[in-house]
Amino acid sequence: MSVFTPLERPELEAFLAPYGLGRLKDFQGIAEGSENSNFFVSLEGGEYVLTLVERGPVHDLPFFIELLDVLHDADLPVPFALRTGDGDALRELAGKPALLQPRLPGKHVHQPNAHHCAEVGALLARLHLATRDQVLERKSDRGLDWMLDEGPALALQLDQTALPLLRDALKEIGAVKARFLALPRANLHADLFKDNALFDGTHLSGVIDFYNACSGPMLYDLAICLNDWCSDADGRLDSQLARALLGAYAALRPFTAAEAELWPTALRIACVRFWLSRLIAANAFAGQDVLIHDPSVFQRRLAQRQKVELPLPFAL
Ligand SMILES: Nc1ncnc2c1ncn2[C@@H]1O[C@H](COP(=O)(O)OP(=O)(O)O)[C@@H](O)[C@H]1O
Ligand SMILES: N[C@@H](CCOP(=O)(O)O)C(=O)O
Repeated sequence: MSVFTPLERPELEAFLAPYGLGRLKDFQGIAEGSENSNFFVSLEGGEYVLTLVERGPVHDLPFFIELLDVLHDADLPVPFALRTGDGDALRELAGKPALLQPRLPGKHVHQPNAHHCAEVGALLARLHLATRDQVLERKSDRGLDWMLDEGPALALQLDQTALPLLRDALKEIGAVKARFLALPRANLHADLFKDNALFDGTHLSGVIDFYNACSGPMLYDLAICLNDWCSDADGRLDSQLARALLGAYAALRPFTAAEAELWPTALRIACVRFWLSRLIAANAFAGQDVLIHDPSVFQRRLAQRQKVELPLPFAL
């Protein structure tokens, strides 16, 4: 299970007191998640999630806090950092940066249908619309430069089928980088997978885990999202799910001609990003009691994205 820092009741009670949310009733480590330690915290004043930030760009925590405030103000169903009576959002517990956020209702959906995908597409468009006029700048630490830096060495551990697939994709990224980064920009969730969305029935009730959020091309965020929500076990795109997601997104934010042209490339880049990060995690956490996602899932998806028969709904 992925709780890296266990907590004792007295230290948690002392941490929670300045929020003024009443007595601690119960708390429990959350097994899902792979980056941070998360706890469900039940207080007299309501239900919350406590996150101890274990790794990643700690100096960027003020960015995440500000972005979630913007999205919360735009009425998106996202968590946001609660403030203590003194106005502190970012605090420390057990030697780790710590945030207390409202617990959002709902459950993860493992087998999405077209309705779920449409909800996710619309939410992503709203996220982009809420930020594109005043983008909060943050370069992704897993962006195109990172792929070009890390990819060649990781390719060396691959077999003869996987190696050319990754090598060709890296070549494409190098060639297209400037055009891709010039696409219309906003803030991106950059990790809107099924395990980062909560549904109350068929209603999308929460989007969580913004620790990959950054600024960048909106199309890339869409590709990341669609690759996870609309792929079958062989990595093929399910056209019914994909059309639902794209249609709902495009109804709120129509695509540009440049986006329509780079769509197949965006889908491939989004595969490379998670293939590489999963290979790195599999190497780093091998044999440990940490949730490791299978890298080969993205090898299969990339193989299936060599030819993309799903154009963006783009009106000339
Ligand atoms: N604000 C929240 N409301 C409800 N559940 C949450 C919230 N934040 C996290 N969770 C639960 O905790 C799990 C792990 O959170 P996540 O942010 O994905 O962790 P990690 O950063 O370690 O990947 C999620 O799958 C979800 O079930
Ligand atoms: N959703 C991702 C995990 C998050 O990416 P990371 O680069 O922050 O580890 C996946 O399923 O691989």
